[in-house]
Amino acid sequence: MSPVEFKENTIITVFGASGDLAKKKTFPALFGLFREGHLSSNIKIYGYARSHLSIEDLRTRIKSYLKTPTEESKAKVEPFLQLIEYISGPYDTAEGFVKLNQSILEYESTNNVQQPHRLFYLALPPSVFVDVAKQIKEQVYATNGITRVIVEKPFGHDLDSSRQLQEQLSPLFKEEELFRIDHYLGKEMVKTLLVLRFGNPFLNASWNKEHIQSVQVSFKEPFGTEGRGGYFDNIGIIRDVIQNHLLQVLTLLTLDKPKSYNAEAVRDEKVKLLKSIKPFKFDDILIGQYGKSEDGSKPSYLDDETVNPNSKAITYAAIPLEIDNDTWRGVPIIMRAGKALNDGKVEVRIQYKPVDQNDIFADIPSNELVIRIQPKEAVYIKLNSKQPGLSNSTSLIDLDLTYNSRFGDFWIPEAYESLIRDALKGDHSNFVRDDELDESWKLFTPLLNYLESEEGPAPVVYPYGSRGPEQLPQFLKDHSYVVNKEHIYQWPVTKPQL
Ligand SMILES: NC(=O)C1=CN([C@@H]2O[C@H](COP(=O)(O)OP(=O)(O)OC[C@H]3O[C@@H](n4cnc5c(N)ncnc54)[C@H](OP(=O)(O)O)[C@@H]3O)[C@@H](O)[C@H]2O)C=CC1
Ligand SMILES: O=C1O[C@H](COP(=O)(O)O)[C@@H](O)[C@H](O)[C@H]1O
Repeated sequence: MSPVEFKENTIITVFGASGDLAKKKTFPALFGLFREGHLSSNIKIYGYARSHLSIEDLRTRIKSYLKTPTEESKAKVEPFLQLIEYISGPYDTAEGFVKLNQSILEYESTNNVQQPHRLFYLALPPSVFVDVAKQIKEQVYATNGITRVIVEKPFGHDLDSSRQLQEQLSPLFKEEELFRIDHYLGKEMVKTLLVLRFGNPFLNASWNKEHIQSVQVSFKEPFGTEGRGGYFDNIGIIRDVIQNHLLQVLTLLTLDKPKSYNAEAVRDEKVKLLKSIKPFKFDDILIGQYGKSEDGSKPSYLDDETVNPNSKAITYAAIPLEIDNDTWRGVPIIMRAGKALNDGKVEVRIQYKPVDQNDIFADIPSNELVIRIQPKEAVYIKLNSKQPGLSNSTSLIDLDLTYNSRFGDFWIPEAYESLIRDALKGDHSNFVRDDELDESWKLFTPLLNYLESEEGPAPVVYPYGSRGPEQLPQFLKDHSYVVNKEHIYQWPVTKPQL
């Protein structure tokens, strides 16, 4: 039976409404859905936090983050803000939740709601997840309706703490009521991975160890931990981005074909794939921490006053892995992520095996399929072709699907817009299931324990604004990734330079 979609008279409550995530992502995503007609004007949104804010304070905080690409959308800001009410109260005792419940009941009674639909969004630090979850269950759970709870990462710090969190949440909410957000699952290019693979048999036919030489999932950010050092110091780039976002991308990229496109069938295959990843080799990992930029204008990680002055926190990591199944055995795969690099980009690179050296076209570059998740979503395949005109030489060209040239200004929802809409529809496809989470922690916890132990290696220092540790090119080469010399590949080429 398909899940019930929340439409009219839905109640949405954002806990931690005074915070950073709520201001920058949650409320703007709700506005994006409202602006595009995916959120009825007949709903009610509550912001809840401890801070003593007036509703006007909250609206002012949110307003500058709402995106209004057209004149028409500017006119929607005020009606949206009027849907919001603010309630101040503690997280660990009942009084604020009782107030919230009274207000919700009044709204539902005025609107003659028979089956309440309530969505709770926990934009909160994990230290208060369980307190809030208990209060929701005791005070504002829709006993004669449907309750859905969106939880933000981090889902634990390691396998034990993740299981502990799960053990505390599962008596309160059924798995179908919980929506664990990994916002990368809401990104357009991540959502397209299954269609790209299984909707294009010619691509899928080559998506295996017979044809693929190496796979890379890489994340580069051009800024450091500015202002978030205190949070990051205890977390590091592996927990921040790799154990969740990059692993999700990798899983969708490599899973076996699910029985159907249904959420559970897809998540079953994700779990199966995670189980077949071999334990990481501790001595084959590249880790770094950024130092000052070469010109001295940008600070090192340790310059941040909120971090431990002797911190070994990892701001860059390249982690090779191997999938031990018949499709992928032996294919080198790397997940790498870094802060304070020379670029801001997230992409997947699949390099194909070279042309057979006895073939008529030996010495031509290998094919490469690139899926650029951000910025400017694109999929392009590097192909060999004859140089146009009189020449008989080969040249590297591309089949290019760059979204903004192909689809123009078509609305592509942002990750949080897409995921909140999925939660309203009750669609779990793009949320993390409990067993998936468990498998990912099983994989990463031994590595994190090793890296964070006394004998763990010190990260190598790389300059802020660089490509990462200087060992990277050799590291990639050792894992079968070939860097094409720039002069061979021109992209995008409309007029060949002969
Ligand atoms: N910010 C971001 O971009 C991202 C955040 N996240 C995750 O989302 C969640 C919320 O993040 P973010 O908004 O940045 O967090 P904040 O630190 O801004 O916290 C949100 C709100 O929670 C309350 N709060 C903060 N610290 C405590 C505490 N120790 N005890 C009780 N209440 C507290 C505060 O509200 P008040 O005091 O008014 O009650 C605060 O406004 C976190 O789990 C974070 O890891 C995930 C991805 C990105
Ligand atoms: O979860 C996180 O993700 C962001 C990167 O998200 P993006 O959508 O901007 O790519 C990262 O900056 C942050 O450190 C991390 O906590």
